[in-house]
Amino acid sequence: MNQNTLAHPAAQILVNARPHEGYMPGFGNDFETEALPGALPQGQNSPQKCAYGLYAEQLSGTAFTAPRGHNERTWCYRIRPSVKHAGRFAKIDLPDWKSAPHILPDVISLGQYRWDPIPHSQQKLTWVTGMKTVTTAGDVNTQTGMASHVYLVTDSMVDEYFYSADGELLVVPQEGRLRFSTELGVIDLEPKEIAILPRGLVYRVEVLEGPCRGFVCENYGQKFDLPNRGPIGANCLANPRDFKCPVAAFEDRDVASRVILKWCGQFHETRIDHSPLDVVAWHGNYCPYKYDLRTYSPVGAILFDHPDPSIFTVLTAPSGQEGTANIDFVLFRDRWMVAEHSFRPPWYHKNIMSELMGNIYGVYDAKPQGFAPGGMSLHNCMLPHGPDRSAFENGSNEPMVPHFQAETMSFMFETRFPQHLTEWAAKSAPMQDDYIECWNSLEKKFDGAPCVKP
Ligand SMILES: O=C(O)Cc1cc(O)ccc1O
Ligand SMILES: [Fe+2]
Repeated sequence: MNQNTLAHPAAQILVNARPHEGYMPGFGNDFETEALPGALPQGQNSPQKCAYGLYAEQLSGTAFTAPRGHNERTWCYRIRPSVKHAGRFAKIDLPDWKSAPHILPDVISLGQYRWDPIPHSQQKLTWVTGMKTVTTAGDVNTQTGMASHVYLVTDSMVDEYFYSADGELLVVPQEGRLRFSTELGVIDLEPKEIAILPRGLVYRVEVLEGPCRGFVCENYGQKFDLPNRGPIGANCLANPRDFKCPVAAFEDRDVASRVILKWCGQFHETRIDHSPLDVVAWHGNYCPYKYDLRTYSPVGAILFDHPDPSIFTVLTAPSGQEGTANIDFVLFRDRWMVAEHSFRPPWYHKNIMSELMGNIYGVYDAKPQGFAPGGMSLHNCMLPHGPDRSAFENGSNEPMVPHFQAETMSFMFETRFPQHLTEWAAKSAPMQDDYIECWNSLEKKFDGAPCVKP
C-alpha cells in the first residue's frame, strides 16, 4: 500500500510528491501536499468552508512575529480539529524520561564518563516507555538547553500517540528500524539516518524491525538549522536537498485511542475516540524531516593540522548568542586523512561546551578501544580529554601518507550548558568505571632537547 493511502480508497499523491518515495526534498522549504485531490485550498488559508468538510488549523512552530526566514508554521486541513483530541489531561508517570533542571545532590556530573552499549531490554518497551534520559542541561521551562536520551524500543504504539510541547526531538537510530506515523506524513528511519520531530507534532511510533536502540537529543530551545558555511561557500557539509519531508498521509479511523503529552517536563494523557493522524492536506515550512548521514560531505584539513570539530556540524540550534550554540549536532564519518607533519587524531583539550558522544558504528579515531557501537561518552564543561594512549602513540608515529578512515560513524551533541547525569546514567547504566585509566599510561616524554624535525 502506498504510504499516503493509509486509509482512504480515494487517496492519491499530488503536488510536489514523488509517489515512489513519499518524501519531498529540501530543508526549510515551503511545502504543499495533499492526499486527496483538491483538499488543499488555493490562494488562501481559511476558506469559509474547506473541501471535503475538513477543518483548517495552523501549527505555529515559532512566534507569530518571528522574523521572516525564521518564521515557521504549517496549515493543516484535517478531519477534526486538534482541540477535539484534548479531553481532560491526567498526569501519568514516565519515570525514565527526565527534564532539566534535574540536578541531583548525590549524582556527580563532574568527570569524563563512558558507557558500554545499553543492553536491549527483556521488557516490552514503546517509544515513550523505552526513553531513558542520560543527561539534562539548561531549563525546559525557559526553553533553553537540551536532554540526551537512549531509546530501547521493542514494541509498536497501538492506538497510542505522543507529542511534546517541550522541544523537538533529533533521533539518531543505532539498531533496528522505526516508522514515525505523524500528523504530516510517514517517516521510516534506520541507522545512518536521522530524523527531526518538531515540537507540538503528534505521532505514533511503530517497530519495523526490532529490537531498536538509538540516541535522542531533545532540544528545548530554538530549532535546529543548517549552519552557515562561511568561506566554505554554497555547497558541502549537509546539503539542503538531502533533507526529506513526508507527503501528506491520513487515517480516518474511529477507534478508542490515547494521546500522551510531554509538557514542562511532566507527562499527561487524554483519551479520544479516533486517530489524531487525520490531516488530509497541509502546506507550510514546519514539518518533520529525515536526513541520510551518508550524504554528508565532510570538509577538513587537506594540508596540515586538525580543525575544530565544528567543521563537521550537520545541524545547529542557536542559543541567541552568536556562534555559541544551544546544541550542535556533529558527525564524525568515514573520510580521508591526509594532513602532513601533523598529529591527525583529535587533540587534547578543555572546552566550555559540553560534549555528549555516541557511536553509531565502527571505530572512533581518538578511542580505538572501549567506545563501542551503541556506547556513549560525556566530556563535560571544561573537563580535559583527548586521545587515549594507543591513539596518541599511533597518531604520533603513523606514516604521513593518505589514509582512509573507513567504516566509522560517531556523533556529538555539544551544548553550551553543562550536562547533568541522571541517576540511571550514573548508577544503573553500564558506565565504565575504568574509563579515565585510558589516559593513565601517557607518560612524560619530555627530554629537554629541542624538537628535531624529521
Ligand atoms: O572530544 C572528542 O572526541 C570530539 C572532538 C573531536 C575532534 O576532532 C576535535 C575536538 C573534539 O572535541
Ligand atoms: Fe572533545
